[in-house]
Amino acid sequence: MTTSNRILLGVNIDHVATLRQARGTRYPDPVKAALDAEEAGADGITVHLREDRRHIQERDVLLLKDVLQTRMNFEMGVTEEMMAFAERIRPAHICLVPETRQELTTEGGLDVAGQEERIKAAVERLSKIGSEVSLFIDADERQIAASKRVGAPAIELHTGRYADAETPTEVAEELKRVADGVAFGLAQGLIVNAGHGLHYHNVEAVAAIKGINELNIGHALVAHALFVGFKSAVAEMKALILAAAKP
Ligand SMILES: CC(=O)C(O)[C@H](O)COP(=O)(O)O
Ligand SMILES: NCC(=O)COP(=O)(O)O
Repeated sequence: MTTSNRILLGVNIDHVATLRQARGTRYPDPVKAALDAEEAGADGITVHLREDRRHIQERDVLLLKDVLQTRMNFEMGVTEEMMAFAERIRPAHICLVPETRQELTTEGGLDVAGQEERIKAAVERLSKIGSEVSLFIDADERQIAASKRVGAPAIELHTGRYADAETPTEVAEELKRVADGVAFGLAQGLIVNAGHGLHYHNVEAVAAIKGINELNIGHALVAHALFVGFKSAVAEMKALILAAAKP
């Protein structure tokens, strides 16, 4: 069970690629962002190769596989195309996420409880290539227990509802939901990560929850990097997280 106060920062570079794809240019290059992020203290690099290829492309993942000094967390939908690609690149970590073409971003967690056989088969297949498989789920005991049953060693709790909460009461409720999910996940013996929608003004309360292994953060980092540069954006976030996680 993970109870240490050491918390890792996974830097999601998807939205560097979003800017590149907006104009079909070669820049900005998410690979450069990943290397800068590592220099600034990122513990890992997260990329989501979406079925519609709206941001990250195969080329990015293949290059990253060769140049990363840390480790790749490869986010993917549960499709045959992605399973085969993951088997080719063998990332250190794989996070299975729900995906639709119409969504603006990943709107909710994977429904593991509603498709246990399918997710179990995917976890088994991807574990065989040596990847640590996590499931991106809502902080809901039913989904967490199902994640344990299908054999995933890790989960990533979707913090989007917390990030979108508007009133102080809603924020407190959503934060408690995440904290309860972390405690339940740890009690099940799972590695518990969290992420989505976290930014410089809401991250500390989540980082202060004991037992979270890693926070994955992307959009806010890329946005802040426009003004301060990518290395500074990552270093500022890392400092905030580490300060908040102190006992
Ligand atoms: C699963 C997840 O949370 C992400 O992949 C992340 O939010 C960035 O990608 P999108 O904005 O395309 O969802
Ligand atoms: N899995 C969440 C992630 O990688 C980053 O999400 P966001 O910070 O871009 O919303």
